[in-house]
Amino acid sequence: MKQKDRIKKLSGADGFDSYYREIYGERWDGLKNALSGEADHMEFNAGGASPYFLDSGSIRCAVSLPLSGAERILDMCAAPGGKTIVIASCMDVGATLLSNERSPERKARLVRSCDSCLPGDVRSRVEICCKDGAKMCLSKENEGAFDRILLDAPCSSERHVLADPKYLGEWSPSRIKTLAVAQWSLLSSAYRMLAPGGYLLYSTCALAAEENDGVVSRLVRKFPDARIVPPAVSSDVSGFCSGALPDAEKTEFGFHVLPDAQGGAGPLFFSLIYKNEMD
Ligand SMILES: C[S@@+](CC[C@H](N)C(=O)[O-])C[C@H]1O[C@@H](n2cnc3c(N)ncnc32)[C@H](O)[C@@H]1O
Repeated sequence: MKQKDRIKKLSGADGFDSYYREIYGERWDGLKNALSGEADHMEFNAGGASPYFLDSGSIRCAVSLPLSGAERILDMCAAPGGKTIVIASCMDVGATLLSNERSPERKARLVRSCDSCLPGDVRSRVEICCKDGAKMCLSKENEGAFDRILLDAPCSSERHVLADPKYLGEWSPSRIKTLAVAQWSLLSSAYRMLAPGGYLLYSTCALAAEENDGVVSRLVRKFPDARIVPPAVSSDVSGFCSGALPDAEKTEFGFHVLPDAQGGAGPLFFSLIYKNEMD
């Protein structure tokens, strides 16, 4: 069969199903069921006027960025703001956070989230900007400027695809390839902005390995000073939310919270990358 026909055959709801069944095998039916069910939303109370509700897998991911000792933190794709709120709540008193979002409409939402959920003393240390993250590394002043970076990249978000018949009907594996290219531009830009001795957390809510391990493996091949390190739960969030955070399964380069095994939490992939200091 010609490549074009094979891709066409793989498109839409049937294509989506066979694509992920090939990756997850017998696990797929349970995983698909869990993705179509309730997410595990947690209330995160940062001490502002309103709490923020987010997937417990997102909290698990954000607390995997080691914040102790960090001074300049970047959240590169930050709207609507869940992980920014977790990071801002956990960062050291002397630290500042730059939260970036490319879309002006979504940036406005990010501003509203921070204004309503963060207490004033924390909010004053969060700056919000509206730039293309893939191009941020081109500014001289950003080169090696951040000692911690979260890149929560735009991704396939299969939970949302499954929830919307229009998206499901339009699904095609070429979308994964297009997203992986965009994710690579963002990740390589993030790495250039990371200071030696700094940590970069790459995350997505995608199931497809091409958008997860695939993008991280490319980074490790391209930059010899990049090292994958096991992410610990680095911040105690028990003062902000109640309930246990979900566990994550090991993948080749990171960890994956999967909803069939974690009471609906996730999907959330994350990988922690350390930039070696120069000799
Ligand atoms: C997965 S969402 C981020 C969710 C957010 N971290 C949170 O926890 O609430 C990805 C975001 O990246 C934004 N985005 C997409 N391409 C971007 C780019 N090139 N530069 C900056 N932001 C981008 C999207 O508009 C979207 O808001």
